[in-house]
Amino acid sequence: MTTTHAIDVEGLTKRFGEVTAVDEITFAVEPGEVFGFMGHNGAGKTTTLRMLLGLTPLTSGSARVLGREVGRETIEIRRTAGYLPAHYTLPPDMTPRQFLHYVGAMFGLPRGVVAARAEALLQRFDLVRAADRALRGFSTGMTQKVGLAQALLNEPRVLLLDEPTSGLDPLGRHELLELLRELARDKGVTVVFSSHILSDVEALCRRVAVLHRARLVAFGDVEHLKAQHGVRTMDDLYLALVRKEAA
Ligand SMILES: Nc1ncnc2c1ncn2[C@@H]1O[C@H](COP(=O)(O)OP(=O)(O)OP(=O)(O)O)[C@@H](O)[C@H]1O
Repeated sequence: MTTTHAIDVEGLTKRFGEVTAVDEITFAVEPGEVFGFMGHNGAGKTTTLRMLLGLTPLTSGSARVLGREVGRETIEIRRTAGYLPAHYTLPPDMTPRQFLHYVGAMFGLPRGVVAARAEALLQRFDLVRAADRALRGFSTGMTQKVGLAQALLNEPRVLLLDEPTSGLDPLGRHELLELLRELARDKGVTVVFSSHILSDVEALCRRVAVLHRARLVAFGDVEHLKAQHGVRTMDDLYLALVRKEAA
């Protein structure tokens, strides 16, 4: 297995008892790309992202994140990765500013560094006015923004985002997509972005992986996949892939 890819997944499988959540999937993500990870509900996207971070042990197969072996080098991977879970419960009594300081301390970052990064992120996500309000009662979109800020606090080289645009209003969504584009282009951050929202994937990603019922049904360049399946839009590509599997 080569280590020049930012993420390298080979034959990755996860079973929960009788349920096969991820079934021998193989794909790679290049450094500095924004990669789309698509699939229906229950396709296995969250489980895959959680395995990459060592949050769920893998059943078989292997994976590397920036050359570090998943399952064996979890601490090193977490240090260089940012993660936004799909479902996020923030500590209700903390404020966004306190929460970011708490996350920074968990990463072992010096206080001054955390303070500077936290302020920049609060500004970036338009959270300055809410920075000292308790997180209890934050709207879905605001919670999502705090989640994104914590995912960026350690200046990750790899960013794994599980449904990051869900819950954001159109402006928030536009700004997030712009931010991800910028992080990849200007800072070389590798972004894996799971979504059901095909237009977001199409706007941002040149390459995708499509999961369907735990299996990888497509992987590669979107334009190439469209040509291969004789379709012109992302919607049609997705439907063609999923219907082919169902047939
Ligand atoms: N801890 C668990 N125990 C048992 N089954 C699980 C567990 N976690 C996930 N699964 C099952 O694994 C399959 C894949 O789930 P996963 O959450 O990875 O899908 P997903 O593509 O992220 O879906 P969604 O878009 O709905 O979040 C589902 O059938 C799910 O019910």
